Amino acid sequence: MIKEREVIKEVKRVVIKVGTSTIAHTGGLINIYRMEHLARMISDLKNRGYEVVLVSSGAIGVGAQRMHLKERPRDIEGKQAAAAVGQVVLMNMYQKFFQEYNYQVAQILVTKQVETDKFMKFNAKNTMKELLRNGIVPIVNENDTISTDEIIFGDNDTLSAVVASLVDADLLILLSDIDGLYTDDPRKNPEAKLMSLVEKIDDYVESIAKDSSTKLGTGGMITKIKAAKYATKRGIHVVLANGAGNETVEEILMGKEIGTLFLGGKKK
Ligand SMILES: Nc1ncnc2c1ncn2[C@@H]1O[C@H](COP(=O)(O)OP(=O)(O)O)[C@@H](O)[C@H]1O
Ligand SMILES: N[C@@H](CCC(=O)OP(=O)(O)O)C(=O)O
Repeated sequence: MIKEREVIKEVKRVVIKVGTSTIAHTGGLINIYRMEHLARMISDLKNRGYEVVLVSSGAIGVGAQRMHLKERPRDIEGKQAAAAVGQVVLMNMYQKFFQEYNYQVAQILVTKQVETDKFMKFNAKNTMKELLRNGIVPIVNENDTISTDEIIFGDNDTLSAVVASLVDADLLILLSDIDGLYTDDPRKNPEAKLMSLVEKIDDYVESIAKDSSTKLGTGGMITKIKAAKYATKRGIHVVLANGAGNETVEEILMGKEIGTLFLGGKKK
C-alpha cells in the first residue's frame, strides 16, 4: 500500500456520492444492478461499523424518462418537474433495496442555504447526525423543485462536499463514470493519464478538469475538483473513482490504490 493511502484506514464516517451515470442507464432507466449493489455494499459497510451518508443524483434523468421526455429538460420548470417525479422513483427503489438488508433510509432534500443560513445549517446537521446515531442511512439530494437563483447548488458534487463537512465526515467518495482524475478528459484525449494522488489542488489541477462530455452528467470534472477543494480544505480526504466496479468502495477503504486520492488538510 502506498503510504498516502494509509490515512484511509482511520476512516469511520463516509459520505458516498453517486452521479446519475452511475445509477441510471443512458436513457434514464434505473441501473437496477448498480443500485442494488450500492444498497448491499453500504449495508455491509454499516454492519462493519462505518457510518455512511449517501448523496444520490439521478432525479432529473430518471424523472425525464418516467415522463417520456425525449431528452433531459434544459429549462428550469422542466428540470424541476422531472426531479419531482424522479426523486420518488429513486427513493422507492432505495427503500426497497435497503430493506432487503434491514436498513432504513431517510430522505434529505437541501438547498444551498444549508451552507449559508446558520439555522438551516444547524437543523440539517442535527437531523443527519441524529439519523446516523439511529443507524439510518440518510440519502441526500438537492431540493430541485425550489432551488433556483442564489439558493441552488446546481450539482451534487459541491453539495456532497458541504454534506461531508456538515456531518464531520472523514472521507468523501465521489463515484462517477470515469476511473479518476486524468491529465485531460480521456474521452477526448486518449493520451490522458490517470492521477492516483493529488496532494494539493493547484492551478494545474484546476486547468485539467473539464466539463462533462456525457448527456447525463452535470458539471463534469470541474465541479468534482471544486468539491474536492472544499472538502480537503476542511480536513476531509476525497477519493474520486469509477462507480461501475463492484468492489470499488471496499477496496478504497482497504487503502488500495483505486481512483484519485485528494489528501485532506488539517481538520478545522
Ligand atoms: N481531467 C479529466 N479527468 C477525467 N474526466 C474528465 C476530465 N475532464 C472532464 N472529464 C469528464 O467528466 C466526466 C464525469 O463527470 P459527469 O459527467 O458530471 O459525471 P457524474 O454524473 O458522475 O457526476 C467524465 O466522464 C469525463 O468525460
Ligand atoms: N439534483 C440533480 C443532480 C444534479 C447532478 O449533480 O448530477 P450528477 O452530475 O449526475 O451528479 C438530480 O438529482 O438529478
